[in-house]
Amino acid sequence: MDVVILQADELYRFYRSGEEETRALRGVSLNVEEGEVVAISGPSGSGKSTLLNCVAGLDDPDGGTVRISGTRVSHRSEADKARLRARLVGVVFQSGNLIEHLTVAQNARLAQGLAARPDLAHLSETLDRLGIAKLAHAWPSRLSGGEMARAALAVALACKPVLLVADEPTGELDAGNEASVLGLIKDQACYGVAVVIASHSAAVRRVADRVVHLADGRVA
Ligand SMILES: Nc1ncnc2c1ncn2[C@@H]1O[C@H](COP(=O)(O)OP(=O)(O)OP(=O)(O)O)[C@@H](O)[C@H]1O
Repeated sequence: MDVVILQADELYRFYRSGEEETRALRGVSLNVEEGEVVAISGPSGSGKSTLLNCVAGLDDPDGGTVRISGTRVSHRSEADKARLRARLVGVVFQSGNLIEHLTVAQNARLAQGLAARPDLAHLSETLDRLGIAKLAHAWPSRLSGGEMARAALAVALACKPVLLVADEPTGELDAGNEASVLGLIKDQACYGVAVVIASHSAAVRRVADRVVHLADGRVA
């Protein structure tokens, strides 16, 4: 039986600034199953990042509900959301994933600490699997783009998330590094992780099991 990991129902998100209102999400629903890779595509401003922030529990929708593994993560206290996020979700952004004054391993251990899930064996296995074991004690500022993308993935996977959310994770990489990082992300799905990737890249759409196209805050 297929296990639904992410269940996002009828999400609405409006940004208000003075008299102006931007309707970034207008009734978006998205289910992602265990081991499934879903790409979110759509033009700039269509709501991709807003959707990802809501499903990762980084932002609350104005309407609708987000559940991860059956647990509601939307409309909770910040402390509750942070606790659930740390345990259930791994997040990768295009940049700014790592704390600059901590090494790669320290960043990952911090993530494990926040989730109260210290696991050094899992950490070294993850670094190994991502091909960056030798960079465990490197400072983020010394990493190349491809190494940084792998390090960000290592931190996102440090707490064995059931859901991996990636916003343009390969946006700054050349084609070779993009293919290799996407391969590593796709591997996570083989281990049962549900993966959601927002991207403009055709390479991301090619590795996805399913593509959800957004236009004007709606599924097109
Ligand atoms: N914090 C914010 N305050 C006000 N408006 C916002 C905010 N974040 C996003 N928006 C607006 O919401 C809409 C959707 O933005 P979003 O970043 O989700 O789109 P996107 O599809 O990810 O775009 P891109 O591909 O350029 O990253 C846009 O009109 C954007 O200007």
